Amino acid sequence: MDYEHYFTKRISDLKSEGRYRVFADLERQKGRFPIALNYRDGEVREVVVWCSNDYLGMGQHPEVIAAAHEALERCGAGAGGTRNISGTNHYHVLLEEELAAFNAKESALLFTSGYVANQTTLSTLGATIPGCVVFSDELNHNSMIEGIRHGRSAKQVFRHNDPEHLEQLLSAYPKETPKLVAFESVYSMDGDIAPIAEICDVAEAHNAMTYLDEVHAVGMYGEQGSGVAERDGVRDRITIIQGTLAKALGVVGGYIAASASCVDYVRSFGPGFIFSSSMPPATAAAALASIRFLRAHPEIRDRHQERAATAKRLLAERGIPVLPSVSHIVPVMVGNAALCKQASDLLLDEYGIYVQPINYPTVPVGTERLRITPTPLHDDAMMAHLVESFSAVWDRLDLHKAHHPKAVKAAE
Ligand SMILES: Cc1ncc(COP(=O)(O)O)c(C=O)c1O
Repeated sequence: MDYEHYFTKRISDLKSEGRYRVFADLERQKGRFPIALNYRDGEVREVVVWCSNDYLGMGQHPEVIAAAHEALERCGAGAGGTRNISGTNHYHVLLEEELAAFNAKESALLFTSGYVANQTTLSTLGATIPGCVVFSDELNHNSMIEGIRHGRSAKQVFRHNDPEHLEQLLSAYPKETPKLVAFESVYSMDGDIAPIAEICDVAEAHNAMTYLDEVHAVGMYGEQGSGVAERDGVRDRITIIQGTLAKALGVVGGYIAASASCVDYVRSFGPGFIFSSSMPPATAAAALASIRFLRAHPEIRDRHQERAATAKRLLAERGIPVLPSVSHIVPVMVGNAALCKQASDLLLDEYGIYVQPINYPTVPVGTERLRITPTPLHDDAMMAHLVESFSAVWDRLDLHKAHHPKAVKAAE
């Protein structure tokens, strides 16, 4: 085989399908978010970032930066090993204690990313609980799908956010069959939220464990900010809560929180935990500071929700097809990969607005979109510029002609 030819051909296929990913080369500067520098074609200019998953700007929060600095000074750059072999730093222990309390669970376990947390936990449970059947929401994140696949247990996929369909699928198995229901709270591409209590009702009736990915909710929902399960008062009904340190907490890493025995089980049998070096102490210290700050400051969540609601309203008023998200995510439908990229390029090149196009396989073909993530740090002037720029780009590319039946109408 001519490997080079094969690689080049596959990439050129992607390009012709409009799915080749080009990312913006950014420099996030301390204290300036959501403004960042963008390096392009030998030039540097300022842009306003409207698609960051640093949803609350905590990655640049002074207390988070100070905590990282202090730990860096005390402990150096790396952790020095896997968690079991010399790589457990006191900051990891403190952070796991904090995460357990944050999620109102007995125990918590850190991973190097949210992806690894999902992949490792789900594959470990699927592979090691004899006869386990995993029930997975059809829109679950790739890290969950890969974890479930890797566990090689039996699997059933239920219709998105549909407890009745879940009930039908669960009913086909005897009560004594071990079962695990895996789903997310906030689905980050459409911005919809799972009916967690209803899913728990169904799961409990069938003696199934529940696994909830709160990656796009951590820091942003609930009185203390641990997620939608806290907001809905159902944390005690979820067997395992999974989350990330990389989005609203502004750092990097992932976790699960559950009973002491469940966490001990994953710690003892999960290859992605056992065989991978632990996160740097400064990372753990930064995440710890971020959680402590967010637990004590609910007002940042109110401001965040207000900014998201304002962006949705203002865009819809200008006829921009915003999907009916009930979360902080503002998805704007384009419905075509090439047009989506053109819109994104125009916004960046001519209006200084960075919103990355979202294409297949992240979303289905024909639902390509621009996913806007307002933060508490986007001020009114930035918001007005966003709306004007979207409006101008929609006119220039004649995007108003496209029909998006699910988009929110301004009058609604
Ligand atoms: C729903 C969901 N789960 C897990 C992950 C992985 O988290 P991390 O970015 O911490 O690896 C993502 C990442 O975007 C996600 O969207």
